[in-house]
Amino acid sequence: MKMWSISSYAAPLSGTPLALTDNRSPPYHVWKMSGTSPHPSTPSLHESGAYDSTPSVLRRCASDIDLWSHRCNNIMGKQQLRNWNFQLMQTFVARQLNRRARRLAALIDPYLSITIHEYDAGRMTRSDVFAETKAYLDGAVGTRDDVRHLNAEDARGGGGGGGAGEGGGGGAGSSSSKGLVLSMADGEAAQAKGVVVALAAVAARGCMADGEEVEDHFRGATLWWSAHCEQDDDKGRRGGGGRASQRRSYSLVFHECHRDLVRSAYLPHVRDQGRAFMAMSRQRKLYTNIPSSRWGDDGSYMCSLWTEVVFKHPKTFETLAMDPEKKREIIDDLDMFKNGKEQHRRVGKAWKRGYLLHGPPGTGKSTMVAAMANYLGYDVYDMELTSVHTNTDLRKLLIQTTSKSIIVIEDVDCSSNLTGQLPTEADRDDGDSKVTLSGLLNFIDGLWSAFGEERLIVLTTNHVEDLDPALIRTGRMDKKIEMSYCDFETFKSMAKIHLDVDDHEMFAAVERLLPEVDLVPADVGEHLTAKNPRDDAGACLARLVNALQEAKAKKDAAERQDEDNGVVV
Ligand SMILES: Nc1ncnc2c1ncn2[C@@H]1O[C@H](COP(=O)(O)OP(=O)(O)OP(=O)(O)O)[C@@H](O)[C@H]1O
Repeated sequence: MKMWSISSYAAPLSGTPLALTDNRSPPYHVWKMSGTSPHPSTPSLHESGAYDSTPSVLRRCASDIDLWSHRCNNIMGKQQLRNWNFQLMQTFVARQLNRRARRLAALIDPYLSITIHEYDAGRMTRSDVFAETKAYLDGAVGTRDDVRHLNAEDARGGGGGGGAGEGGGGGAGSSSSKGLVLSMADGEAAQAKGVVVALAAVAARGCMADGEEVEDHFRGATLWWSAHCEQDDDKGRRGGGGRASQRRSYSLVFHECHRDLVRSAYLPHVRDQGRAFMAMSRQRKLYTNIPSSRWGDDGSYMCSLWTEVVFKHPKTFETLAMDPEKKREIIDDLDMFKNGKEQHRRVGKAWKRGYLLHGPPGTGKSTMVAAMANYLGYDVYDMELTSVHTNTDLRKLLIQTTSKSIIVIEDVDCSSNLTGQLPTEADRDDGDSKVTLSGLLNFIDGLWSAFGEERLIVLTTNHVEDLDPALIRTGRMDKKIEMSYCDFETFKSMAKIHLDVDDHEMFAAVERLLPEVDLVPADVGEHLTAKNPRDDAGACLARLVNALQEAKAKKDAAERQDEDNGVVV
């Protein structure tokens, strides 16, 4: 069997380049030869005996080639051939012999193998190809019934950032069986993992374990994957600081006749699918600008200006009550943005968009941000502007945000000195935030704001009239959404969400009273929430109508009072 390892190879679609490199000796130049395996001791299928049909005949064949080449040399040497024609002939004979030997080898052992190592030779970082392959095998192959030995790991929030299952680190890992991720286990360990298999029933998804082999089928070709793991003696290599370190790899075995298919279609397919699985299983993060540090998965120590937790807000556009037409418009806008990479590139615009959400407290501005993040599948960076001291700090924070994210600055009107004036000497000394309007404007659409892509910047405010027009002009804030008091359309969607009713005899009273008072969706939602098990839709609606009548009575009394005081409204 011929074996290659993957380190870099130009995948047609995107991603890290990868190459197929021959781990062994010269006769088997198929794609590109470049040195030896970074981990020569990594077990291969061949070594484990799984496909051990090659050896003695091939070895004999190889030594025959050497012998014949040697003889040619000797014959030519003895006759003292100095003419270059003879050298050409020598090369020709050797090539012919090699070719025949290759054909013979292919007849005897027509299988090729590719090994994908977790860490590329000499690199400290985890290979993207390995992560994508793992995600592919975990997601597409590992869930199948023919995988009998699985590894159980804490789900750890699905591996935000970089990797399915285990990237990202830091997450709020749970040891409950429901939070388990099962993966294809490694060699010896697989024997002891019977108990793990039983957990398959509670796991959301499964992955291959070390030594486990699975068959995959692609465009009529059958391919075999196996997982391997061995302890790494060189613990310090990746700055592990004494942490146990393992060297993992996947082997892919296939018939030689599928070589082109594997190279040009199957491997890109594995990477694409892997990336898709990673995106699906990735748990999103909510960041706040408090500095933090942690150990990364690759053993390195990382400092960040942000602290993260798993983002688990349940609000979606389905449960966000607002005028359906307005909601549709916002969703369409988000769709246009998400699919607008090409459009932004064409017009030479950074792939980002500004949203301004304004309206009284309790009208759902924060809730809208959560719904947007859930809809787009983005991380959320919740920026507390008052704890940012300078414009430079603001820029540093921006640089540490990732793509596919929403950067939110809530209550931007109270966040900082955004009047546009330069800070005074007194300002410089009082230790408060010195972020200026110009600093914030640069943050939103300066040169550095084009860093990263696919990013929304959302500002929320209760007092849009207090904001500097420069901050909210089109181009900075591309879409301005007014979140207002509850109108009848919004009420109807809240009644559907809370009570599951489309119509009710009390709707007429609500329709009559709602325009008369200023009730925010937060209050309406509170009245429509059952307070005890006996509360049905009628009881909740009656409570709301009472609240509306009380609010109307108060408003009327206040107006009468104003009239008595001679206040002109
Ligand atoms: N349109 C809405 N649909 C569903 N729930 C809503 C809506 N608006 C508000 N709520 C509910 O009201 C509560 C307060 O909403 P939220 O915090 O989003 O308001 P806000 O406008 O951001 O307020 P503030 O300006 O005080 O931050 C939340 O629990 C939310 O679920």
